[in-house]
Amino acid sequence: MGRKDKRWILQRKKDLYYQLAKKNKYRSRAVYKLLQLNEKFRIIKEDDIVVDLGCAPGGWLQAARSIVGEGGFVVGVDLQSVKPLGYDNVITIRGDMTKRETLEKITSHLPSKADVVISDASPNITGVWDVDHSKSVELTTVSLILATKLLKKDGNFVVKVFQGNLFNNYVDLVRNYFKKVYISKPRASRESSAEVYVIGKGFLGKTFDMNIESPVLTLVKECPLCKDELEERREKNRYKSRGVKLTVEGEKGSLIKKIKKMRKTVKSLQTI
Ligand SMILES: C[S@@+](CC[C@H](N)C(=O)[O-])C[C@H]1O[C@@H](n2cnc3c(N)ncnc32)[C@H](O)[C@@H]1O
Repeated sequence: MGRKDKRWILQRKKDLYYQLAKKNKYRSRAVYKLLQLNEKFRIIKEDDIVVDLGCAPGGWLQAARSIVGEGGFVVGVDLQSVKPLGYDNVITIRGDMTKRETLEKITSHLPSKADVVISDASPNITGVWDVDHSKSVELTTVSLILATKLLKKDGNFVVKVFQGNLFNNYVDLVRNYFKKVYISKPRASRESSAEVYVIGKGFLGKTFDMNIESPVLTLVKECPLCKDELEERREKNRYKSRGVKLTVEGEKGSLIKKIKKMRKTVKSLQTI
């Protein structure tokens, strides 16, 4: 073990929230960040349906479950598998949140649209500031896109963002979709960390617009979920310009597949 690693372990042992998390059998010290944010902004309430994006090892799942209680429901998703929490109303999905199939899995488990979407997701930190910042903004933008698809009207959103030159652009983007937007750094977040939390309260129910001019959206255009989204929009516009009316049957079915099928049918009708 190197000197740097030893110093990190010593610092962690002295850390108040690390000690508290250990004592209270929480899976991460990050639990206290969510609890403090919730105390201040009332993001999650009893009986709420919550989606946690980037949930491993499960600290925020524990905090969310403690707030929603038996009457609520919590769905977590992460690239890594999560040890079961032992509650019937907490389920986890192993998957990449930047992929459409993960969104479909989440919606298939939800009893209805979510009251709250929370995301503490972080990319693998490289130590190169610019790279880490843009990767983080990419993930937080995907979280926002997912929130607009998963939330019911008036729902709430909280997301971790690493500060940097795109931070204000990101906050501006969030403002398009929520009545009120706050920025907060809870006491449990280390002073030395560039992370802050953006809180969106009162989802306006608007569909996410991939065509808004924003440097943040340029970053995510290559992510699989956004590529699908853009393809779907292009297909819809193509049909609109031909006067074909499409009926969207919720997010569950793959709209792209349906459109492709319709396209084939239209082609075959044209050849008759
Ligand atoms: C800081 S941890 C979350 C800690 C969690 N809030 C807790 O209290 O236990 C960040 C997580 O984001 C996850 N993550 C990063 N990129 C992801 C992606 N594309 N899809 C799903 N999860 C992702 C990582 O695997 C990691 O487990």
